[in-house]
Amino acid sequence: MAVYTHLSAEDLAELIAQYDVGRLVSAKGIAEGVSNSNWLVETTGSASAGTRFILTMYERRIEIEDLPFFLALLDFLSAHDCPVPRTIHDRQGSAFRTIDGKAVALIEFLPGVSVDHPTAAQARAVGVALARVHVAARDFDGARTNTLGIAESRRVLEACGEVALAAIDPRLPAALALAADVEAQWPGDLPASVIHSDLFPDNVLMLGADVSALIDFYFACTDAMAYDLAVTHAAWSFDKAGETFSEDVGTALVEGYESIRTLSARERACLPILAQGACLRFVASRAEDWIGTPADALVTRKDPMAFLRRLDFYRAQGTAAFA
Ligand SMILES: Nc1ncnc2c1ncn2[C@@H]1O[C@H](COP(=O)(O)OP(=O)(O)O)[C@@H](O)[C@H]1O
Ligand SMILES: N[C@@H](CCOP(=O)(O)O)C(=O)O
Repeated sequence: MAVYTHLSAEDLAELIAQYDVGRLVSAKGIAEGVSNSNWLVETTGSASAGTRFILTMYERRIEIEDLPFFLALLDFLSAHDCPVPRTIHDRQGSAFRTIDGKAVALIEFLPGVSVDHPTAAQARAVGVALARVHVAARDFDGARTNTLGIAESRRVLEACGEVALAAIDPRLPAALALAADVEAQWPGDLPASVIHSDLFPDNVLMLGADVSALIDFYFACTDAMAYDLAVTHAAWSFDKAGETFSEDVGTALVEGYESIRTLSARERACLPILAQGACLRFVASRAEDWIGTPADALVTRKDPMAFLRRLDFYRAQGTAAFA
């Protein structure tokens, strides 16, 4: 589920009246997602904005000070031919408003569905879309530090502690030493741009083998482009549990990416360590969430072991994982 806050019909109508999008017709809570509350909103429409929108209320993990960066990025990428929804600005020109102290934004609705079992053709299209974002975002004048980099992942795992990690799974404390090892090898000088950094299948909407939208840019930050490719490789090329690797999917993703932006020899050589760092980022945030979320909470906890298994794979395979 992902509607954490109740908004009455009156609240919604009053909010929608602040935008030039016609009158509210309906608003339905969206079940998918874990971080924010989302509604699919329909209005009577206006010539410039259409009739369907996503209303997002920012609930967790997002600092309000970062919202102008995230929302301006959506507008920039959308204006630069990337499949990214633009934000709808209110009558005063603001990209977001607040209701009872919580920030909300109205975002263009784009069609498409998230796939659970990606094909190679779909992965290729995602690689193309990711590279387009990287190339376009080089001209975006905003910047944001990656607050979930390798050093922070190590700190998060240390803060969880060996005992709590072992209570999730006896193999999980091994991530502590792995994080220190990966941090020691981390390349600090790779070509950077603004990156998505969480491009999982549930953050891509597809129509067949075409990407119709990249969504959920709320971890976007300035970092190495090859790291973003490694995150996407780890997210797309395995089954959810991280037990089975789909070589054809991984290869197609990298090929799609390189059809737009060629990786340098150094970026290619760094992919195995970048992928291990990517895995540790999700091991760490999932372990932290697991410990902080009661077992009977409405939100489904994500298994950190699914990314420790992927990490083992990348360590064992080295560059062969990206052949
Ligand atoms: N611009 C959009 N167009 C169409 N559907 C969207 C759009 N943005 C979000 N959604 C829908 O809302 C769901 C949750 O959005 P998401 O941003 O991933 O939430 P969360 O940040 O909570 O994970 C998505 O899975 C998708 O179904
Ligand atoms: N993709 C991350 C979790 C981030 O959640 P999102 O719903 O905001 O994309 C993971 O799988 O751990």
